[in-house]
Amino acid sequence: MIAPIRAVFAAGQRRAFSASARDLSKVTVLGAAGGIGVAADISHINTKSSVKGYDPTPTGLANALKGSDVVLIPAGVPRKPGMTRDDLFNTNASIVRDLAKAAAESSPNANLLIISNPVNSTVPIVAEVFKARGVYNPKRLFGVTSLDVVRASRFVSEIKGTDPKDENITVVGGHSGVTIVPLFSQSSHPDLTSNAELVNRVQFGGDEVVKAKDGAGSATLSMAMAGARFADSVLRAAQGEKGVIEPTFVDSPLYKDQGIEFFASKVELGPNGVEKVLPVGEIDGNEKKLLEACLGDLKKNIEKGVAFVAANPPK
Ligand SMILES: NC(=O)c1ccc[n+]([C@@H]2O[C@H](COP(=O)([O-])OP(=O)(O)OC[C@H]3O[C@@H](n4cnc5c(N)ncnc54)[C@H](O)[C@@H]3O)[C@@H](O)[C@H]2O)c1
Ligand SMILES: O=C(O)C[C@H](O)C(=O)O
Repeated sequence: MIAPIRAVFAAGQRRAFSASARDLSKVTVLGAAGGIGVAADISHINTKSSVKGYDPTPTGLANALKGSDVVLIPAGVPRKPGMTRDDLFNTNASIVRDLAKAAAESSPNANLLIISNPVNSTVPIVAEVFKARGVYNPKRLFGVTSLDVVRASRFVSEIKGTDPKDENITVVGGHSGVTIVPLFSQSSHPDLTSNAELVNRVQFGGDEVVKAKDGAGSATLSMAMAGARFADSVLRAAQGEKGVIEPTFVDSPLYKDQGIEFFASKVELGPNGVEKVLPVGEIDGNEKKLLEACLGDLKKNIEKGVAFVAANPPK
């Protein structure tokens, strides 16, 4: 994982590592020998931090987690061409469940940033494990959906000839296929809501990278950049910065009346994690249809994660 401004991570071939960036912040990455969790090269980045790698043993894992403020989890397998993110469930669900158990035991108060796919299901898995141990804090669990926003901004800028850093596209819902809902009507280019090709590109942007890598994995560099951005926002808010708003997949009040416990929307971050879940806001007819399709799939993905932990509790 490329570093947020306040933390540098390095891992070598080890699976977990942590970085104490400022005196007050310890960041742990679980899955730190992979494409996103990266490796020793990250420790060469010139930010003020100390970096330590841990062996993939229960003791190493506990030591990596102990006292952490932020725990990023990119552990698990990535997609190959032809697969959906849900096809990763059978492998990644138990990986995430077991790492969640370790986090619940060793760093129950950390902010948990879940990258492992399928995010729509792995986030509920973490919640269930924490609930079972009586340490669940809905304000500190985040599914990382920043890459969808990064992609949307980039793709829009290519169409409009703008600088992507000036584009601010809200993306809500979840993190797979039709659950990814870009809200162009809320951007400075409301005309784009009828651009079905663009909407499809945002929803299935991950597939472009999977195809390009041709069996060698999925997005790593853009994900590392997006994950670093999100982790940095969480740290800045934790350290008292006001007005930090990021889209993220959280335990959300927005669609609970429809039985949907988690939803990605803009969230104001604060010292305690989620400060405020912002409403979806005004959307147009095209987006209403997208949202409807999203909610159906999302509900199933969430329930799948919950059912998995009920049937297969961590040992
Ligand atoms: N949320 C997103 O936007 C997003 C973006 C890109 C990738 N991803 C997901 O992130 C995950 C990782 O992708 P990658 O490209 O880094 O894959 P990778 O195969 O390169 O790395 C995965 C790492 O996880 C480690 N791992 C496996 N089981 C583990 C365990 N029990 N404990 C600790 N570590 C373990 C592996 O050793 C490996 O180092 C995938 O599930 C992928 O789909 C999510
Ligand atoms: O597409 C994937 O499987 C990885 C990631 O979720 C992405 O959006 O790039």
